[in-house]
Amino acid sequence: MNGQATSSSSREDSTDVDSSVERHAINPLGLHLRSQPGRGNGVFTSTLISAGTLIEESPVLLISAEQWERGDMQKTIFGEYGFCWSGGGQAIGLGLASLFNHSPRPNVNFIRQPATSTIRFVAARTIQPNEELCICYSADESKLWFTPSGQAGAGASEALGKEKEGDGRSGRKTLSDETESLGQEGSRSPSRSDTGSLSSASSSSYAVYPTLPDRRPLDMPAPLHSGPSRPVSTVPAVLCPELDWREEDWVVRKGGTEPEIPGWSEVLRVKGPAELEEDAEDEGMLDVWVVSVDDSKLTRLVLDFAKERCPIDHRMRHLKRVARREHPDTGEPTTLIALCATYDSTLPALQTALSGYHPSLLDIQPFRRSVPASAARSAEQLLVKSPIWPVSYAAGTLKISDSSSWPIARKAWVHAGIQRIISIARDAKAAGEVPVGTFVISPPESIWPQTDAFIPPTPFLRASATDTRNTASHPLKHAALNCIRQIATLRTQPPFSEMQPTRNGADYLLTSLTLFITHEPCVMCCMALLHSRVREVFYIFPRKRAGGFESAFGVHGRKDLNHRFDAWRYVGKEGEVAAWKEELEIPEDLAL
Ligand SMILES: C[S@@+](CC[C@H](N)C(=O)[O-])C[C@H]1O[C@@H](n2cnc3c(N)ncnc32)[C@H](O)[C@@H]1O
Repeated sequence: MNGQATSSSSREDSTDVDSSVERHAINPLGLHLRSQPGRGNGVFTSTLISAGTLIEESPVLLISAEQWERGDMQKTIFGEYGFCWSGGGQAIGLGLASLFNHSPRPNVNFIRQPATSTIRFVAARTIQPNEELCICYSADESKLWFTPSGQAGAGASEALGKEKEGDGRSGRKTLSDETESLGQEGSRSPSRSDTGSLSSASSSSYAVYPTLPDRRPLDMPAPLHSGPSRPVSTVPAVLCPELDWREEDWVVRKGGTEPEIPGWSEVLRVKGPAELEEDAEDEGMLDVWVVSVDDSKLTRLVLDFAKERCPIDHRMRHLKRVARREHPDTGEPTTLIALCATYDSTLPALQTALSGYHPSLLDIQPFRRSVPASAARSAEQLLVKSPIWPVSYAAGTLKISDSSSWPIARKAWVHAGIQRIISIARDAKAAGEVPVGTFVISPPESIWPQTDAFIPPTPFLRASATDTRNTASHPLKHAALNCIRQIATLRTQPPFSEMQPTRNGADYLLTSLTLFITHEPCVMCCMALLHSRVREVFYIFPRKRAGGFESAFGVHGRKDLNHRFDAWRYVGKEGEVAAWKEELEIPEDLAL
């Protein structure tokens, strides 16, 4: 470093690394430097690094805001290497700290440690051999002073040149935009004023790693991030232990068989009303065999017959068995009983079954009737469908498993989450609480949806909670609300308050996080989860009356609310879940 202002391309030229030659390992993890055209040096690994590994704790040289300004340091090469530091100063990282290149989807997180004047670099996910280790300089790429390029292993290449979704900004400034606006042809310096900084003292200075800019997408509340002016929450919050799950244990070798997850069975996704309404538009009508009976004894017999011989399958589950309607021939009011769908039985077969069941059913003549093929998903639909045949009003309905095609690692991770909440709920019960357990966790990257729209969650963030309405004598201390509170508090405290969000919104409450909870949450908690921008919720015990997913509310998937998330019911092995249910029983109408 010669202290001269240097363009990224000239610095690249000045490096003494031959781009085709890998340097020898320079740290105990076997990391090495490699130079790439258009990016200069970067840090690479030749071995696999597990998520959570501490890559390096680098000491820093601190330069006060005043020294920085007075020395016009931003015009020197240091300008490309400084980390914003507390009090508006800058920190020059020693060791590898200064050599990590930028990626919008970093595989390394950095956590400033003002108490020790160091920065910790931690693997945000599993990093494969030969991948470049990258950090995110700024969630907003328009604030970069260089044009990102190359194949950053952390996924930079996918995002490069694309307009980012969800951050409310369009396009990036390129190097030439910047130089033009500054009138410094060939200079690397970006506009100084729009790089975030910790204090106004450094507002005119420039840093490689600006702190969170003060601009937020309009529809997103300001995060509960501590920031320099926000007090750290005094509510105690604990980072609970990691899940008992290791990605490496679930890697299936080519040609190998998948390991078994003891006790696993698929999970069912609860379709929300919006999705169901769309489905219902295609579903139309269903033909069923019905009989007309006006004698109460015969009615009883037919109902017994229906119960024993015509079990209701999932395509008829929304239909009431009995309807009081006009007889199609006489126009007189009569009692109609639905037996089965016409595709399930021919008319002669049904007649034989009826007469074989009881001699007094010999003369009963089933006839065909068209009824709604699905439940009502809204009050309007109820008004239209019920006069034809009484149907249930169900805003949320289970969809037979989407989880069968999941990679084994995701199933194992969900299974570990389920085991965790059972143990939390047991602790709650032992403490005399309503036995509900909940756990929120940042999912590992290998199980994220691989789309540009996905906002990467804050890594390693996790919390657990129980219901505390008894011990706190507070009717609103539901487990899910308590857990959201824990996350909010953790976000105000190091290391999370120090982490640079990889995208705008990533640091908002439960953005992109997964919540596990033993019992289907009540409508109030579902709304709180929705406001918190949770990504998905897994629960074990449905609560059809008091719950917010499977009930008429379908809070997680409504057209009239501004966030949707997935709700999954874990079915589990029959005996195991029944035993848990008994052990963790709560009154059906108690809100959770
Ligand atoms: C802190 S240094 C990183 C190490 C640097 N590559 C070197 O050789 O010393 C920051 C500089 O690296 C370059 N850089 C970092 N990330 C980049 C990326 N994604 N694409 C292109 N250049 C990048 C830019 O020139 C930037 O000013």
